[in-house]
Amino acid sequence: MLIPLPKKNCFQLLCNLRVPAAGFKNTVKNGLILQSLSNDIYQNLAVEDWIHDHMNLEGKPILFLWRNSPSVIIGRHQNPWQECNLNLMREEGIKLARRRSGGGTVYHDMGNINLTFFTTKKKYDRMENLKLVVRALNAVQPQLDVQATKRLDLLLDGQFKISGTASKIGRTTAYHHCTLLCSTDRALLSSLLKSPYQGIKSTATTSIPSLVKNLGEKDPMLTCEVLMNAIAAEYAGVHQIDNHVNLINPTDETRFPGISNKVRELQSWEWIYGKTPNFSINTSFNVLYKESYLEIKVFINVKNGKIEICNIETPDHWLPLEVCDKLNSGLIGIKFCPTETAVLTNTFRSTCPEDHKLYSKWNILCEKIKGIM
Ligand SMILES: Nc1ncnc2c1ncn2[C@@H]1O[C@H](COP(=O)(O)OC(=O)CCCC[C@@H]2CCSS2)[C@@H](O)[C@H]1O
Repeated sequence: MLIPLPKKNCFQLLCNLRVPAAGFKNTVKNGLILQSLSNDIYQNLAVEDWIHDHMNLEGKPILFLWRNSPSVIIGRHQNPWQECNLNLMREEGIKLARRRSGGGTVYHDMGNINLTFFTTKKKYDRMENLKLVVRALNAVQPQLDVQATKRLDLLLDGQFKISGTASKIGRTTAYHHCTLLCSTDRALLSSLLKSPYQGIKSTATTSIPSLVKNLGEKDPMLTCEVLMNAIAAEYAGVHQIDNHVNLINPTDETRFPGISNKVRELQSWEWIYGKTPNFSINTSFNVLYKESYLEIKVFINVKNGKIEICNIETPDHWLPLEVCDKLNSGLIGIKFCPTETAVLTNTFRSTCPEDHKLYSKWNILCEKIKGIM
C-alpha cells in the first residue's frame, strides 16, 4: 500500500538526510546526490521505485549511486529460465531480481556500480547522462577510450562493453539507470548468464550478449570508490550543486515511508517469476534402462509462472501410464519451480507401494523434471 505523501515534502525528507546546515535547503535546490548504504538488490530497486513514485523532480534531479552483492537482474519483460542458469545461482546463493525497466539481463557484484539518473520526463536524456559518465572517467584517466553506442552501451576500446542501460518513463517522472564494470567477476558473470534450459519458446525480451571488460583491468586505479566520486563530482559540476554524497539507508521507514512494502513486492515469487511472459518448454531427456537409452518427452506450458499444461511421456514398459498421468495432473497449477515440484513428488513417493524399481524410476523422472526448472 502506498502512503500518499505530498511530492514536495518527500524532497525535503531526503534533503534532511544531510546534517542540517544553515542555508542547506538552498544549496540542494538544483539536485541531489544519493548513495545507498545497502548492498541488497531488492532494497536498492525499492529506493528507485520510491523516488519514482513520491518525488517531484521539477528543477531537482537526483543521481543515485548503488552497488549490490552478487545478483542477476532481469528486465521487466524477460524470462529467467531463458536468460540465466538458475541452478547455478541457487548453488552459489546468487539473488535473482526483476527490475521495473525493460531491456536485458546483467550481473552485479561489488565490483559493479549502478547509477540512476532521476529527472522529470521532460528533462530525461540518456545520452547526456552517458556523456557525463564518460567525462568523469576521462577526468580520472584521460587516456581511456570510452564511447557511448547508439543502443546506449558504453564501450571500452571500441569493443568491450563496460556499461548497459535501461530506463523507466512514468507520467511525470523518468529514470535512466546504467551499470559500470570496475572489477566484477567476469568468469562468474558469463557462466551465470548462460541458460542451460533447452526448448523454451516465448515472446519475452531477449538479452544482447557482448564481450565485457572491467575498467580496473585497463587501469587498476579505476576502483569503484574512485569512479563513484568522479561521477558525483561531474554531476555536481553540471547541476551546480554541492558535491556532497548523501548516504541513505533504504530500510529507514521514517525517511522512505512505505518502502518495506516495495521491498517485499520485489522479493516475491509472484513478481520475480510470476511476471514472466507465458512460455512453453518442449524438450526430452534420456534415461538408461536395461543397457539402452529410453527417451522421455516433456511439454510444459507456463502461465504467470505456473504450470498450465503438462505432458510428460515415458515409454509405458518403463513406467506404467497411470503413474506418469499422476505426475502430469499433479503438476498442473503448481509453480514452475523445483521446491514446489519436490513437495508434490515427495508426497507421491510416500504413497508408492514398496516397489523399489518403481520408486527408483520415479526418483529419476522427478529429478529430471526438477532439473529443467
Ligand atoms: N554489469 C554489467 N555491465 C555491463 N554489461 C553487462 C553487465 N552484466 C552483463 N553484461 C553484458 O550485457 C549483456 C546484456 O546486455 P543487454 O543490452 O541485453 O542488457 C543490458 O545491458 C541491460 C542493462 C540494465 C542496467 C540496469 C541498471 C541498474 S539495474 S540493471 C549480457 O549478456 C552481458 O554480455
